[in-house]
Formats: sequence, structure tokens, C-alpha cells
Amino acid sequence: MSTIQEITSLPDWEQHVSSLSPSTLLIVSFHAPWAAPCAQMATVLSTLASEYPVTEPPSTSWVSINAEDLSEISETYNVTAVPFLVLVRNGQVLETVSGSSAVKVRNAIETHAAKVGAPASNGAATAADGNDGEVATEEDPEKKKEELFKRLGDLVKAAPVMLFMKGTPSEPKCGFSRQLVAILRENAVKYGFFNILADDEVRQGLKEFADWPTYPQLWVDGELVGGLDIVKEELSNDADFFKAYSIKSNGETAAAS
Ligand SMILES: N[C@@H](CCC(=O)N[C@@H](CS)C(=O)NCC(=O)O)C(=O)O
Repeated sequence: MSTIQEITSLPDWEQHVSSLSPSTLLIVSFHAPWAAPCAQMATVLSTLASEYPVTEPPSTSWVSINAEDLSEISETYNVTAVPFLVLVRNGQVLETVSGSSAVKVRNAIETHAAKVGAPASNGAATAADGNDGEVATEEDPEKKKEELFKRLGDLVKAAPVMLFMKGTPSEPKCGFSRQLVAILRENAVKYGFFNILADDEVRQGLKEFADWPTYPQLWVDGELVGGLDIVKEELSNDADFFKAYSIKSNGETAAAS
């Protein structure tokens, strides 16, 4: 029964990676302490890990990494939002999964872990038609939407103030998002953010969930405030609009930028 090891330093990571055999599937989960979906993901992953036996050499190795504390590693894997899962074998990235869809995570791990399994050697019970994995992903669209909305419901509450934007606060990819980042900075607002360009499911789904067609979107305490124009308007009506969410310095709470 495999368990998840928390990597807490760069030397720890290097030592761990160098100890693996070329056939081991390394499952790396990036998280941030403020993001509620990461706690859910940790539960999903430890349940999955417990289904994989410990073998010698290990067929799977499960680690989790705080994306903010170990930014050197998150940058290597282009982690722009959390939770973010990376599957690596022999130094090669096989697949990444952004977000907290338990179905996607399970499918990705099962697909890649199975590739070095014993059943493949005799061909029996192996779907050799190149179609393996497809059945599980062919979901009922209603169910898929329900799962996405559940995930979005958690995501908009991932921090008291959440900014859904194009790009990241340090590299906004659109002028509207850039202006809203500047407003939050001027008001010393502490906020979490999500780069919607990194996840098209969230980008399109949140428009329907929020009944708001554009980005940036600012959410406070799980409620949509609006886009840039609305935020400007709120501030012109009430200069203390963000007072409860302000800190004296460094307003950003980011997974990675
Ligand atoms: N006036 C809007 C401007 C935002 C806007 O028009 N955003 C566009 C272009 S960046 C957008 O998000 N379009 C939908 C999309 O790209 O998915 C506001 O107040 O936020």
C-alpha cells in the first residue's frame, strides 16, 4: 500500500528523483495551503495511492510539493494553478492534470501506471485496440457538468478574495486583468488567483456558473463581485470596499507565477 511523501526542500526532491528506477511512475502533486481543492485532491490521491502495492523496484512513487515554497520545482513543470498533477517516468513528463477532477486524475494515473504492469507481458485481458481508457472518460455530459460546477463552487471559495484572470499577477495576459491586478495591489488586497488560460474547462465553465461572460472575474467570499468595470464602480462608490481584505504589504497569495 503506497503512501504520499511530502517533499520539503530541493535537496529532498533531487535525492528522491535520483533514487527512482527508470520504470517507476512518479506522481507529483503540487498544492497550496490556501486552496481548498488541494485538500480534496490530497484525499483523492491518498486513496488512489493506497490501491498500489509497494514493490521493489517501486512501480509508483507518490510525492506532494507546496508549489509556493518550492517554486524552482513548480516553475520546471509550468505549474500555473493548483492543484496540479504531473506524471513523470524516467525524467519524461507523460501527462499533467490541472484542477481537482478526481476522474481525470484517476484515469491519468491508471493509464500510465498500467503501461508497466504485468498483464501486458502475456497480452491477456489487455485492450490492444488502442482504445484503453476511453470508456471511463465517456461520461454523461450532465454528470460532467455537475462535477465541474462542484469544482468551480470550491474554486471560487479557494481564498476569501479570488481573481480569475488571464495570465498571472506578475504576467497578466490581457489589459483588463492587468488593470484589476493593479487595483488590488493599490488597495493592498490579499487574494488568490486562477489563470483561466491554463484550464479551458474552467474558462468556459465559469462563464456559465457565474452567468458572467468575460474575465477578469473577482469573487469575494464565494460571491461574484464582477469584472473590471464593476470593481471600479464599487470602489468609486465606496473607497473602503476592500478594507476587510486588505493587508499592509504584498497582497498576492499565489500558487505560482
Ligand atoms: N469590460 C469588461 C472587460 C473584460 C473583457 O471584455 N474580457 C474579454 C477579453 S479579455 C473576455 O474575457 N472574453 C472572454 C474570453 O476570452 O473567454 C470588464 O469590465 O471586465
